[in-house]
Amino acid sequence: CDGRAQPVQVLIVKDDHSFELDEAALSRILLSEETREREVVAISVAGAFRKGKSFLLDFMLRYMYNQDFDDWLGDPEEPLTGFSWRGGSERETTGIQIWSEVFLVDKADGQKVAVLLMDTQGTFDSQSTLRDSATVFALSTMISSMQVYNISQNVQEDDLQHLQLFTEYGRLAMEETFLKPFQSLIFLVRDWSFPYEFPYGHEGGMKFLEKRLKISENQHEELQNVRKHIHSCFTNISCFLMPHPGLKVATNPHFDGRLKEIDKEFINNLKILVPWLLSPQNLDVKEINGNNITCRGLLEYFKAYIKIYQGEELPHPKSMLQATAEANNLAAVAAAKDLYNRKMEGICGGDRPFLAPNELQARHGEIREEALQLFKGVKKMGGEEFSRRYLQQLEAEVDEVFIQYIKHNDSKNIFHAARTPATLFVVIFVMYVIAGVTGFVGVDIIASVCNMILGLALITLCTWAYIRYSGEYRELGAVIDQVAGALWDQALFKLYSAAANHRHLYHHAFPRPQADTTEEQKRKRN
Ligand SMILES: Nc1nc2c(ncn2[C@@H]2O[C@H](COP(=O)(O)OP(=O)(O)OP(=O)(O)O)[C@@H](O)[C@H]2O)c(=O)[nH]1
Ligand SMILES: [Mg+2]
Repeated sequence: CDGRAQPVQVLIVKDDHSFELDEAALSRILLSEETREREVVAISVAGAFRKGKSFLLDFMLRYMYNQDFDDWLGDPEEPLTGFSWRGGSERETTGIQIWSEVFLVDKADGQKVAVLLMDTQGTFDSQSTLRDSATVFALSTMISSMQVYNISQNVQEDDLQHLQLFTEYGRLAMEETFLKPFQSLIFLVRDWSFPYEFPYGHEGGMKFLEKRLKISENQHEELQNVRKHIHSCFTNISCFLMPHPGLKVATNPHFDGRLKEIDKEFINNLKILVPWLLSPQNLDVKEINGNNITCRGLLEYFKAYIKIYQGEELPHPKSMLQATAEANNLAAVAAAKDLYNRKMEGICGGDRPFLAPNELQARHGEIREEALQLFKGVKKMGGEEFSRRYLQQLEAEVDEVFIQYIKHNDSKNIFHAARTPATLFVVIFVMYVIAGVTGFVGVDIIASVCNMILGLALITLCTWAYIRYSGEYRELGAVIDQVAGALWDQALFKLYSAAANHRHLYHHAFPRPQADTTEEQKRKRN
């Protein structure tokens, strides 16, 4: 390798699980004089952590540096360097790293393209949330033109499901297009141990993958959907079956990557795999919306995409259990709310007559309890603790709906409806009388004021009637109702307190004939 070239951390995943793009570092790579206007080929390796991604990328680097030589793999004694790789069970690579040197390669048509190698943080390590893993995977898929999906031993259904989840998370952040959003996907199966069924290499791989990704009529919908999704996301899908590199590579802590200690079979297939991926005729230039992208363009896209993942508008991807538990609980909330609404509708719905408020309250209590019981009775994943939040949500929603029912019920009360016109009539009447009396006595100024108020009240009454009849200017109607209501409450309150203060006068004027009638009158008044 060139002594100065090295992996450069461009995407940083911080301890608080936020993401940061090192724009300066990325610009230094992408905006150099000889690369910035070149069309770019971006190759990324992604997949679960600790599966030899960085190790493989270092062989890709050797090929890029020694393309012109037949034995590009180099000296059998030379340790493997480049992207940092190591043995052990803890993760190594974090975020996204790009090789600082961009390789210029002549395509067959004489065009020089810029080749970028990208190493990514392995998914599902124990320090990352699902969102971290999904974001790194999605970003690397969006930025690259060739995504090597590095998986171990076999193509399992969960590998496909995770690919579906991550690519969907990527597609969510991109503009909707009629084209497939991503380009080449290469399933790279490491430690393939069934060469007698499907031989190592890309031909065996293609046959194997064809079988795995086949969609057939009698397949369950769930299996079909995953496969359809993957087909709909990538223009090219291929597969390579790679043998196990030998126990020294896998288990020896002092292994430093020298070829001498790697199984012959692995090396032979490496000699096929790497040129198959990287020889000039196989390089795919990065396209977005059907346009070829230059290094400069790629930088802009990178910046735009990372902003979306830094923002809050994307939903958080959830684990299977969490998503299922949420769906279960939400369905139970919906069923319970439905029961409550149906029963309340039967008691005080649109076509039911006015119901006494305390009766309504009592029925609400019963039906609410019934709905809560229904919720508690439904089997849900996620446990009691998880479900409590949804129970609270249900209670809050039911209580909110109940307030609507109270209002609806009140509006059916004939006196409620008549309150505004009654108040206005009273005002008109009182003003009329006062105007008459004061006019007669000769206090003209008060008479004119009263007449004016009378006129205003009359106009208000007509306006109110029109609004009620036509349904227009409802805000104005609401204001009139409010003022009239306040007046009504005030007047009633005054009348009531006046009556209470002057009870003795009342008794004086109408002496009680019998004890129990007075009792009754008293009750009525209260
Ligand atoms: N079984 C097996 N082990 C491999 C293979 N390739 C590399 N290894 C070993 O796997 C270990 C991890 O290699 P890395 O390249 O650091 O793995 P990685 O996928 O980049 O790991 P993270 O960066 O933590 O995600 C090393 O000990 C390698 O020697 C392979 O094809 N099969
Ligand atoms: Mg790595």
